[in-house]
Amino acid sequence: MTARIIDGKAAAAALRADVASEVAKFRVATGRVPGLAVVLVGEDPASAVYVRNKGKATREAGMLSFEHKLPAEISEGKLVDLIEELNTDPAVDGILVQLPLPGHIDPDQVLLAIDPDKDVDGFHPINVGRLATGLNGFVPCTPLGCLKLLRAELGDLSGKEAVVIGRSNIVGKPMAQLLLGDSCTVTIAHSRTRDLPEVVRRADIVVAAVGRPEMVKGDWLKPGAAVIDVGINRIAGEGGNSHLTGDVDFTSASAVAGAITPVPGGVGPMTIACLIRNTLVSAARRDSFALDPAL
Ligand SMILES: Nc1nc(=O)c2c([nH]1)NC[C@@H]1CN(c3ccc(C(=O)N[C@@H](CCC(=O)O)C(=O)O)cc3)C=[N+]21
Ligand SMILES: [Mg+2]
Repeated sequence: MTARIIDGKAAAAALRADVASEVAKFRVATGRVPGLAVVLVGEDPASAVYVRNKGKATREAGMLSFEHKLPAEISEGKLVDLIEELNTDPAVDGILVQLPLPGHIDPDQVLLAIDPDKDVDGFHPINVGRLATGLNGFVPCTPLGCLKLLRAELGDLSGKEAVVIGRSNIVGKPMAQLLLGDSCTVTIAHSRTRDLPEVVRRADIVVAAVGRPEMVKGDWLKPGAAVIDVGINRIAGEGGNSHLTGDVDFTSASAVAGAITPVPGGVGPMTIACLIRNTLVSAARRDSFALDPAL
């Protein structure tokens, strides 16, 4: 078998176009423009690229992007002060603090400072609790993007065996909650799981989010399984070059899977599309604007 390649770039472009058309309606109905504030602390070059791409996507959807670049030495208190300003700024619908933060800043304290109703990353404990209990909140962008790709590929997920590899707060745990919400039978596997290949072999859906380059092999998969590769591992090559690889060994996996996301061009672009989607959702809630529920 040769797997269907799930084109995350195309899916993300389609979602971004849907967001842009809803933004246009929102602007007419409310007379205002949704806004996303992105806070970047320090000079990490990879983070700077992500933040630039988020700003570009925000503007392309017809929304305002407020970018706050702060020096790496900024104190936790000063960062919290900025967040509190953004919480009360009526032009700001979404707040994202780019992670990771410098070591002297406690990310938990920073996330707690964000108004949960502007927390478009869905990392605030209030939104974690809302997701776990089925209340409306914000769902983290990467797992939301994965869910959208899976629904588009498979249709109804009800009753499917899903194995999520990785238990991070950002991907693994919310991914498991979302799959449970779609009535999958969900297993969360991690570094202490015994006989991981055997656990993965029962899955109709595999989501790999461990940060270990090419760990998941084709002979771990049930033939026809849908494989979502969340890994973004930058591998240094010769002459200062580098390339990206996922957590799945694409060559062997694509010979067994039914469908698989590539890296790059899979989950990554959907993460950004879901961020602007969440920002529009926030603006719509704040102004009681009825959004297309399919978004
Ligand atoms: N508060 C916060 N929220 C985040 O959502 C967040 C964050 N911090 N910190 C860093 C991670 C990483 N992340 C990515 C977004 C897009 C791509 C993406 O578009 N990737 C492209 C390739 C990009 C490249 O070439 O490097 C792709 O997979 O095709 C990747 C990774 C969001 N993150
Ligand atoms: Mg994880």
